[in-house]
Amino acid sequence: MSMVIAPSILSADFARLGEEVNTVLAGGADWIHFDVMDGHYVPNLTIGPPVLASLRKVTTAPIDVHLMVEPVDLLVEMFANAGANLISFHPEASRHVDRTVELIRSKGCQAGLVLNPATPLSVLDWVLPKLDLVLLMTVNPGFGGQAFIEGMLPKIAATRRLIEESGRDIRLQVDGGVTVKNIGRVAKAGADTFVAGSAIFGSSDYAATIKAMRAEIDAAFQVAA
Ligand SMILES: O=C(CO)[C@H](O)[C@H](O)COP(=O)(O)O
Repeated sequence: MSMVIAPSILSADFARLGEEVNTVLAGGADWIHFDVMDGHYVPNLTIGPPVLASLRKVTTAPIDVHLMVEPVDLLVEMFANAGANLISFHPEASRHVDRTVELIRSKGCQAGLVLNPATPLSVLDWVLPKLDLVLLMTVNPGFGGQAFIEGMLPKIAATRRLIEESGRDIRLQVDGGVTVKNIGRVAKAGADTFVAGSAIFGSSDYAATIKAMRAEIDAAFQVAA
């Protein structure tokens, strides 16, 4: 599976959002990660469907929407209509996880389930085969710029094993505290899709940071001569 880098616009300059998005895409990003926070499921507020609709006018790149909202279903249709390619949600925020997955798919989007650091992998039981992506949070959701929780590396590896056992084409995305320094270990543990906010938008050269991230991923898989 290809390695995907998805800058989180949470750390972008919102006053110049279209420009920021096009700069990271020109710099080698594959997807745009769109963090939606409601001030209820998480203690922070961000952006909604009209912002996504505006971004959709400036790019055809895949936009993956991470819903940190409760309840979930009302917003799925709005984000699908606004141009989302993939919509992920937290199982704690939906009373009917399977129904929400079906709803996302019925709107023509790919579906992802998000696990907080303390959420057990058992929430994937019975629903994993219907998913296009599992998103493992490596920080507690709500804010950018937090430190990667090292204890999540075995969880990434365990999730990779579950995906392999399922025999399905499911992406394993990791989000929270991903940097040039740790992305190799995150990849080696089993991730194939990397969200990075502050590490990219907080750097002086987005393209150079993305390039350095790809080099670290490649290096992690090099066999020592
Ligand atoms: O979902 C998120 C927070 O809830 C962000 O996507 C995530 O934290 C990325 O930011 P950073 O790379 O700065 O940690």
